[in-house]
Amino acid sequence: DNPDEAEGFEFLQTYDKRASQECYLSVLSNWAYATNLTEENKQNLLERSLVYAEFQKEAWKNATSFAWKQFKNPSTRRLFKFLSILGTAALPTEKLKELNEISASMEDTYSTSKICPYSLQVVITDESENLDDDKSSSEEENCTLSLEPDITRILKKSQNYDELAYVWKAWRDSSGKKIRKRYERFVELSNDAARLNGFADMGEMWRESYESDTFLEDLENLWKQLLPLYENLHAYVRRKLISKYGNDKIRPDGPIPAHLLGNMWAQDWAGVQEFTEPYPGKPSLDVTPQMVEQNMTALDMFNISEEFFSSLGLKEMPPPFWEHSVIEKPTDREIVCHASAWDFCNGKDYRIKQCTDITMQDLITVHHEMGHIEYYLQYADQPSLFREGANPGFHEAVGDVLALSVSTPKHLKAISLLNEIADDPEGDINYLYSIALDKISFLPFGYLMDLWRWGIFSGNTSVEEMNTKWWELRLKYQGVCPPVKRTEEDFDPGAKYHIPGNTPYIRYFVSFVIQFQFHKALCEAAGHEGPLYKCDIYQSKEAGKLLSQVLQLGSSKPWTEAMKIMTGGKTNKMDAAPIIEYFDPLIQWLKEQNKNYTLGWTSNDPTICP
Ligand SMILES: O=C(CCC(O)(O)[C@H](Cc1ccccc1)NC(=O)c1ccccc1)N[C@@H](Cc1c[nH]c2ccccc12)C(=O)O
Ligand SMILES: [Zn+2]
Repeated sequence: DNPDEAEGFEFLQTYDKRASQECYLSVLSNWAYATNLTEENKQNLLERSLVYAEFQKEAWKNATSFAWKQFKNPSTRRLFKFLSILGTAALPTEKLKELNEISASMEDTYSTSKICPYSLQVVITDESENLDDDKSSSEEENCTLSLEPDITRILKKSQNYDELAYVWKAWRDSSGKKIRKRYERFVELSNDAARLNGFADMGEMWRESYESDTFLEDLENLWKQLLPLYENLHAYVRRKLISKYGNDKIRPDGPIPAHLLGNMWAQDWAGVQEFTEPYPGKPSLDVTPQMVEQNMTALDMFNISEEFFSSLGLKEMPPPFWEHSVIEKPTDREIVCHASAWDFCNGKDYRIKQCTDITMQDLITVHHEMGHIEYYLQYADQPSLFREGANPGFHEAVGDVLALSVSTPKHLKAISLLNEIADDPEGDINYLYSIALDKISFLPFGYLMDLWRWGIFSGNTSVEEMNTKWWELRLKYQGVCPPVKRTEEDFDPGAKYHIPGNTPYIRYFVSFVIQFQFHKALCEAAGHEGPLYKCDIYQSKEAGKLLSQVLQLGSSKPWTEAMKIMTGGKTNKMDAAPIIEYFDPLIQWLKEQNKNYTLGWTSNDPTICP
């Protein structure tokens, strides 16, 4: 074969060693900042990022000097294909510096945002009535509520309409509103980088990861199939909320006020399970009280999760993981609390950073994060350019697949987090309902986040109408509305981590669909018989073997091939049939409950609840 290819292969070997070293240094400085948000750590990160960009630019120049498209070896060709996309390092140094500076500062603003307690809010209002305008300094001192765990707990626990509306608005004033101008500049610089890489805009560059020219229509088709499930859940929950908050607050054919769903972004509705579940009086499926009663610690939660992975014959967490991970919110410094899983590119050092709260929801998140680490461990022997998910949705799905088994009443009982199981049709409906509040409620949010962002990057949405467009999409797809009037002074997308964090989001919509394809395939491998929602793959070495076969590939093959392996040749596509099969008993029950009621919602002003 042509000498170029042999040289190209040599080049890749040298590149791989250097890339792992440079990656280690870059990730380490990123970690130092994320786990201690000081000015010094920010400057170190910004400097290290420029060094890393220089290395990438050098490698890109060398790689593009090869005629790699003619290479015969598919793997070598694929490695060069990945190397040929330089990313933001293609920007001239000054612009890259500005982009990284804006990025670090938006992350800082979001992660250190605090709000005042509602009680204090009421006091302040009283004081202003008697025109006493010198607010005592104590007010500022008490405004120390963070998103995690304080505000998250309030949104789950409070059922006071006005307190929830206050917290909902205060968070947006202190996070999103503050970064609007920076985000507008961030979009310009991101698009400059995308165009330097030959893409029309950054949205197109992000979608490249799915290696599919039918990706957008595939997503639309999935949403069309899943909309009936969502509409039925929405109609039922709306009715329950009307009976709780009154029909002067929520219209029977209108959107649901976004602050009443137990989550800051109404992205999952687990927070309202207690008072909306179909058959009250059954043993609660939210095992948070048992976790607290057993004095469970964050470390216990991580050990429970690791034990599930090893029960399948998958890899355990290596010693550096337990040594360096940050699994509890520190009390002496500011950190980025939003959970994440880190690969330090040296085949040894892997870490999770999570401000773990002792709740069932956080036990699920622990599995989610550990799923990322398991994927890292499984593809560790691949070349560095193949040490990615088959597509980003695959990376998000790993932990969630195991969590589907962990959440079953049977499994929760096995790990003595549940003392009794309601093993009857009503108990099953309650269980499916609790999983639907996590998974079905999430689908429109998982879809609209990047519909909005792709619109901004492409210019279809102008910067003057960013917030209006956001609430149009929130109404159209989610059927929720803002309890407080929104204007273009606000920037509500910026109140969700992934916007200042610049993390693509469609990966989660993809994950929530394919994780049920994976669950179905692994349950079959485990020899499960009976309904899919009752399956627990715990201790199945056959399921672990199949999962490992797929994860080891990393991104060395297109994700369609990985999907074919996972499903035993059944399909190479994203398929909504397994998620629909999983929830079928609940959907039939909801349709029955909703048969005399309106499905769907209308509103003539997306910027305020009707
Ligand atoms: O953001 C997360 C979990 C955090 C993460 O593990 O996905 C993390 C996000 C992140 C990406 C990049 C930098 C910093 C944080 N992603 C990773 O750690 C990660 C690891 C390997 C590859 C790619 C990403 N979940 C999303 C989606 C979601 C909502 N509810 C859920 C329940 C279970 C699982 C996911 C979700 C959210 O909270 O809105
Ligand atoms: Zn994730």
